[in-house]
Amino acid sequence: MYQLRTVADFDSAHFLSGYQGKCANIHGHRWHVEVEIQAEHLESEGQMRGMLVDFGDLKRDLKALADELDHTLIYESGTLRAKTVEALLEEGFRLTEVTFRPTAENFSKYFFDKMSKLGYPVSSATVYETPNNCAVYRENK
Ligand SMILES: Nc1nc2c(c(=O)[nH]1)N=C([C@H](O)[C@H](O)COP(=O)(O)OP(=O)(O)OP(=O)(O)O)CN2
Repeated sequence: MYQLRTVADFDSAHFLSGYQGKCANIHGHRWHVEVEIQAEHLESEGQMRGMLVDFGDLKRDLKALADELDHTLIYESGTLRAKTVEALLEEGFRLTEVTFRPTAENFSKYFFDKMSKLGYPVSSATVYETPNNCAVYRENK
């Protein structure tokens, strides 16, 4: 089995609605994402000979997903009042609304699903919220 890994980082703010503790407040992280893909066989011809996929494509696509979140305030749907969202947008702040609580666990599945949808044979996605703590999402295929 061959396995490739690429990484991307993004800086963004979030908060955990309903959390008892400091993470209920808006705070920032440098999120670090690692995505692994795997396959039994390599390409046998042409430009891609001897490769699982081109690292250039893999890193570009993960970076594009990370860039969508970069320097935004990520919030879960329904956890900010409409007038708060409106006021922040009027101030020119970039917001990202997600349908899930923005935890490391949920973001690991987010990146797993997004990269899978792009056609990559993803085996795991790992999201570090802090240098010491990460969540990993994988599926048994
Ligand atoms: N299982 C999870 N637990 C927590 C998550 C999470 O996504 N999954 N997230 C948080 C908070 O967002 C928080 O920012 C991270 O908490 P913490 O480890 O306390 O991070 P700090 O960098 O603030 O740690 P210090 O040691 O206090 O500097 C909480 N839990």
